[in-house]
Amino acid sequence: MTTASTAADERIAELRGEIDACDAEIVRLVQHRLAVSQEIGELRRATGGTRLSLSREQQVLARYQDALGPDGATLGLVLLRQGRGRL
Ligand SMILES: C=C(O[C@@H]1C=C(C(=O)O)C=C[C@H]1O)C(=O)O
Repeated sequence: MTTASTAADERIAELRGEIDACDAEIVRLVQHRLAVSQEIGELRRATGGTRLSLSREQQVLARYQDALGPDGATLGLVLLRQGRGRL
């Protein structure tokens, strides 16, 4: 193996460690988001409100789309779906 490829391999291993840390943080945030979303849903239901707020969902999706483009909107939809459970 050349010195250059050894250095590249070491850097890749280091960067993969960063990706692993990002993924762990993303999972933690998704779980936290779900718990918050469910608590809001319970509060709304307990006070006679609707289970979902479509206007709020549009705001959330627009934020993901603005920040990340079409894939952001897809990501936002996945997160919203996770909080909805069975409809
Ligand atoms: C969490 C809420 O309830 C639901 C879940 C949402 C979400 O996960 O972002 C958004 C709107 C609602 O359909 C809310 O109204 O904010």
